[in-house]
Amino acid sequence: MPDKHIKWIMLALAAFTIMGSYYTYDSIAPVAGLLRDERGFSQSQIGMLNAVFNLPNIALALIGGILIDRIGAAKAILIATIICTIGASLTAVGEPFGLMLFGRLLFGLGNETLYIALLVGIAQWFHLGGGALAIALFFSMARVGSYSADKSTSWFADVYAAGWQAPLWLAAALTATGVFTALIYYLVDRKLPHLRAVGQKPERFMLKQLTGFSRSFWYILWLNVLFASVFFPFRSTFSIQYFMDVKDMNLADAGTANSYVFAAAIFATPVFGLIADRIGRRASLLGFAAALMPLTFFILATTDYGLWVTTLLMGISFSVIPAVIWPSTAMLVEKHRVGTAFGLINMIQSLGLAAANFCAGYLNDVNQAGPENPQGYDAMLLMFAGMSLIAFLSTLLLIIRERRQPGRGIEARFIGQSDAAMQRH
Ligand SMILES: NCCCC[C@H](N)C(=O)NCC(=O)O
Repeated sequence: MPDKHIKWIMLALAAFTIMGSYYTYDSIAPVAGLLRDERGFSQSQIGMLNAVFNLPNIALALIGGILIDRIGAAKAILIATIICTIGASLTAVGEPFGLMLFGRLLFGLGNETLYIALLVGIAQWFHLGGGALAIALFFSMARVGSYSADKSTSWFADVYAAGWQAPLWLAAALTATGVFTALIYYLVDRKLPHLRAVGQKPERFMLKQLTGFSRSFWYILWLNVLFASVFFPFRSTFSIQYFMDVKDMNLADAGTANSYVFAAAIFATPVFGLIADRIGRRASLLGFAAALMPLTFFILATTDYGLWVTTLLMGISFSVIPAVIWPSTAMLVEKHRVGTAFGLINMIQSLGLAAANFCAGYLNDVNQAGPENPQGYDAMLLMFAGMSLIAFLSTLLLIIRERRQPGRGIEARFIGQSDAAMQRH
């Protein structure tokens, strides 16, 4: 096979690996009802199963990123898929509850490292161009995983009919397929290292490594953290309940309305990745997509427009930002620090996700949000709108800075051509 095709095989392997793990991340919500009915779980026990996913990564995502730079993305991917599979299996064993929690914690640990290592791997294989399209296609498969988990109750109705445990074993099995794809990825990566970018091996880790990033990197980091801390807590935790209480929908319709954002992202994300690769203007694309988020919450809080309007706006934002932001980040740092950079972002993002989930729930509780009091959700919407507005301001600063250095920074031709590297050469 011609060398230039190998990177697409690597991308396919990475995409299949992430799909199973995103399915498993989203596998708790569909079994929540069964866990409540068959095992008497409270809402907070169910919530905890997702909370423990983020908590360890506040400390460990950065360590994972540094480790990736030291041992290489391919080896980290393989190790992480094994950890994910053990975690998903312990979750499926599920009894006692402590073991189930430990399984989710282990799965969260492996999953975040896996996610970062796969992104680093793609950035390395597509270092000569096409990175945005490649990462966008990768995210499409991740969305297939999320969408499939949402739809699994109807696709695999007989599995759900067997009780709470069978769907979790299905998730564990899908995660395990990732070990197989990761092993092939590892073997090919080891055989053809000359085809991907290999940065110099990092010396001993020093805190200084976290300080040499350009200002554009920090603007992009805040956009990434704030966007994720608004999008996932709203769409993955509160939106279904919000749609039912405020928009008068039943559970099935609210779930379907929510899944449209993920379904749309499957197809729209690669389109925006292609646009970013072809026309560049990444900062402007990010600015445009970030502007849609506060607008979405403003419309939700103050108008009676059909839900399709905000679904469309958020769907565009959710398709543009992931497709553009990760390859852009890789443009801004030197090759051998991409793992550390992604780890740093995911560490702060985990903190943001945990805090935003907690604060939104707290605001809904103190304002007694519910079907009797739909205005009780306004504080949560205001919080999400405020956070998305700060994210948008961060993109404005990014646009201003990038306009001052055309062809460099975020618009550098090849991945890993950071400001620091450019100045040296
Ligand atoms: N799967 C929900 C949490 C994902 C956190 C992850 N670190 C991330 O940034 N994902 C980006 C995405 O667009 O999926």
